[in-house]
Amino acid sequence: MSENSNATDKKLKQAIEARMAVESARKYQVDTLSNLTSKLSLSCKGLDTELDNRLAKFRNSLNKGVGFEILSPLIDDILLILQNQEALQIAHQRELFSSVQNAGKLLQKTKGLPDDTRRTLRHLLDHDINNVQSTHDYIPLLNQLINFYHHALHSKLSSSDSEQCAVSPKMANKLLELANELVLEDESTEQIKQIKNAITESDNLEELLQAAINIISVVVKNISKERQSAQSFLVSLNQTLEELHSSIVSTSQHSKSMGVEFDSLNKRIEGKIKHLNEQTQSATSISSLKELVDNELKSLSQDFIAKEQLERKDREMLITSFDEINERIGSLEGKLSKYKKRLNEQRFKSLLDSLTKLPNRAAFDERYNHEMHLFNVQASDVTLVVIDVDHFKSINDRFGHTAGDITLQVIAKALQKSVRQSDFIARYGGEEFVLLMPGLSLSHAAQPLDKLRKVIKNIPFKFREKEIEITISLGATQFKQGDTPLKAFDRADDALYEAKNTGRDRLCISK
Ligand SMILES: Nc1nc2c(ncn2[C@@H]2O[C@H](COP(=O)(O)OP(=O)(O)OP(=O)(O)O)[C@@H](O)[C@H]2O)c(=O)[nH]1
Repeated sequence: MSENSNATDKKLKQAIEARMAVESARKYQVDTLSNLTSKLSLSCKGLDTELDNRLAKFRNSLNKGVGFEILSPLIDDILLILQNQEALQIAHQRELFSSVQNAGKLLQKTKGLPDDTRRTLRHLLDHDINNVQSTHDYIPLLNQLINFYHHALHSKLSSSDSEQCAVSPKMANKLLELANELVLEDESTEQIKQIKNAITESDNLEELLQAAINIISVVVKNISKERQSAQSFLVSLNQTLEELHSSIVSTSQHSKSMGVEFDSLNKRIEGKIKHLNEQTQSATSISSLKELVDNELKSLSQDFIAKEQLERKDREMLITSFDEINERIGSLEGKLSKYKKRLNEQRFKSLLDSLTKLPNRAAFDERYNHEMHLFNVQASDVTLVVIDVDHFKSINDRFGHTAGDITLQVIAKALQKSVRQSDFIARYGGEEFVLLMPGLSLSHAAQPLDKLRKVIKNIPFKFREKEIEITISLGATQFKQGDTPLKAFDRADDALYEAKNTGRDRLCISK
């Protein structure tokens, strides 16, 4: 009996110890969870007063170790408030997105922002802002934006004293770009060259304004000359058309009157044959028949001779009229093809950059859109490269605008010579060039592009007896599914920006 009781005691003791171990493990887990929940609830503090109150109550209850039946309604309340909070957060995030975007766009329009800042800002608005996942992610963006505002404010403040000097270079560049785009007749080229020199040397607004007026007057003169020449072409075209018209009218009148004459002659011949027929029926003797036939045949043969003469005359007249009409049509065609040639020449000139003789931006845009269209119809490898001469401003500043112009011409020639026949290189504006490489993937383009960079670097430039090394930076990308012309160009431009920012004289790639 006592043996049995000992065994039961032992079992009971073991059961109590096991139960205590389970309870202490459970207590430890509940404490850890309570601790975590308290910490988490504290991290939400300040979002919403109602939520704060509920969470405080929840923390208290947890600390007191109350049962789940008391915690459960509290948890439901908290979950409901948190759900509302989530919707509120999403709305806030949306508002934040549009206000950051608006602030950035406004800043982009600000004058006097340094180029680097403008590029970073564009990157922020085009890329960084789209990668934001939560409100917290906005904090570094907002910091950056505030920095940009500082820059803008600083350049505005520092320029307010010398407003004229700060505005002029920007306007001068714009005016210079416009002057570069002008494609005019030979005699105006010299005038434009002089105006361009004046723009480079000008250091005040008044001179720039004068240069702008001069450009306008050259353009107006060219337009009125063009209009006069078009008018005189139309007048002479009209004259030739009138002559042609009157030739055709007189030919048709002549044919009509000839037709009447032929009709009457034919009728006469017909009548005579009919008469001869009747007479032969009623002839009484061979001799009288012979005499009758002789007479009628004589008269008929005169009519046939007359008909033949009439036909010859008609033929000659027609040949003369046709010759005349042909001549007039020939002259019309001559005038038209001359005008067409002139228009073609003008179109060719308008797509050519007058300084470097490379295709200009308009020509590039046309080709670029075409290549993008082909790519969208049937995808193939097309590499796009934006090339920019490094520190080009310093060439102008140190050696003058003419030296700058010659540099651009030499670089353009070297670029043209170094690319494949199937590539398309154009001057995009200023010291920027663009290159399209159809049929070449980015990975295959990298090596020839780097070779191109070295070709320019190795050109032995010499100004005022000084040897100068000029380098270029390149940004390249490849057309991708879903690209628009702007998207692909932005990618290449971003790569160029990277090349500029990481030391220049290099090729950067944006995949
Ligand atoms: N000679 C000459 N200069 C030009 C022509 N078009 C633009 N420019 C000049 O090119 C210069 C471009 O300067 P920036 O945009 O500051 O660039 P950069 O000096 O090349 O510097 P990075 O691009 O940053 O390496 C400006 O000074 C323009 O006046 C042109 O047809 N002829």
